[in-house]
Amino acid sequence: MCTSIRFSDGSGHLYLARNLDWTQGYGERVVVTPTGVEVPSPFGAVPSIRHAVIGMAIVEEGTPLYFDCGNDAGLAVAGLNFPGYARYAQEPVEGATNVAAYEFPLWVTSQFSSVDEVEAALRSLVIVDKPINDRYPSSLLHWIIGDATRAIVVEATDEGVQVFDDDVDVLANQPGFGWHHENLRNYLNVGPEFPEESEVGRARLAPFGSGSHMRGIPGDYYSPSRFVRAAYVNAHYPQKPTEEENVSRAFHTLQQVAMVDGSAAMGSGEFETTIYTGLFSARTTTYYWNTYDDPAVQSVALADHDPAGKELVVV
Ligand SMILES: C[C@H](CCC(=O)NCCS(=O)(=O)O)[C@H]1CC[C@H]2[C@@H]3[C@H](O)C[C@@H]4C[C@H](O)CC[C@]4(C)[C@H]3C[C@H](O)[C@]12C
Repeated sequence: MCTSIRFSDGSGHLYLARNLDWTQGYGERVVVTPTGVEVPSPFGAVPSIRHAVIGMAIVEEGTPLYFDCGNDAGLAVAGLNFPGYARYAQEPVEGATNVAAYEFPLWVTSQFSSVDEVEAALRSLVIVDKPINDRYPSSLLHWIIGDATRAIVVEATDEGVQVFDDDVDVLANQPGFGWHHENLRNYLNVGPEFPEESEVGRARLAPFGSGSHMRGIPGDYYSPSRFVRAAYVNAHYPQKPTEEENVSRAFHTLQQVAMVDGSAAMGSGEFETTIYTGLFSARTTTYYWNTYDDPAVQSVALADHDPAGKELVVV
C-alpha cells in the first residue's frame, strides 16, 4: 500500500511526499532527468524535457520510470497502486495526447509547471497500456499531482479519465478518490481539542491526557484507514516556515501510516513494509528519502547536477 500527502510552507513552495509500501523493491534509485536528455516516448507525448525532474525511479530502455518525482517549476506527482479499478486504453487514440502508463509521471513533470496546466492537458489525455518491455507490464495506478496551491487526483477507469480536486491533499489505494473523500464524513467527530471533564452518573471523569478526541481514527494499515489517518494528521499539522521543519513534517506524518514488517500480508502471504518514504521539496528542488532498513534521511538536490545535462543521473 502506499500513501501520499501534499502541503506547502505558506510562502509558495510545494512539498509532496509518499510511502512506497510493497513486498519488495525494484532496485529503485534517485534519478535526475536534466533538460538535455532525449527520452524515447512511444507516442511522442514527451518530445523533449522542458523541466528538469528528480525523483525515485528505475531506468529501463533509456527511460526513467518514476514512482514519484518533482520538477524545477515546483510541480510533483506520485503513482499509487489502483488494481481492480485502473483501466488503460489498449491502443493509442488518434488526435488525443497518448501517454504510456509508465511515462505518466515523467510526462507530467517534464512538460508542465503547475496543476492548472496539467489539468488543462488532461482533457485530451489517453493513458495507454504500452509496457516499456516484457519484463515490466503496465502497473495499475492512480496519481496525485500537486503544486504550491493545490492537488488533483487522476484516475483512468471504466468511467474514462477522471480528475478530482484533492482538497484534503491525500491519496491512498483502493477504492477511488471519490469514495475516500466521502468516507471522511464518518469522522467529523474527531479533532485535537482537549476534552472537558464529563459527568457520568455521579462520577466526574477527567481525560487520561491529550488525544481523547482523536479516538475513532482507524489505526490499521487498510487503505481507507490510512487515507483517514493521513488526512487528519496532514490537515492539523501547523504550517511551518522552514525547510527543516517541513522535511520533519513530511516524515513524521507519513510515519503515521507506515507499514511495519509482519503486520499485514498480501494474498501471496508476503508482508508489506514501507520500502521507502520519499519527499520532493519545491523550495530547494531536493528529493529526500529514507528506507525501511536505514531510517536516516538522505537527500539529493537538482542543483547538485547540471540541470541542462545530456545524460540521466542515477544517484
Ligand atoms: C508497487 C508500487 C505501488 C505500491 C502500492 O501502492 N501498493 C499498494 C498495495 S495494495 O494494492 O493496496 O495492496 C508501484 C508504484 C510505482 C510502480 C512502478 C512505476 O510505475 C515504474 C515502473 C512501471 C512499469 O510499468 C512496471 C515497473 C515499475 C517499476 C512500477 C512497479 C510498481 O508497480 C510500482 C513500484
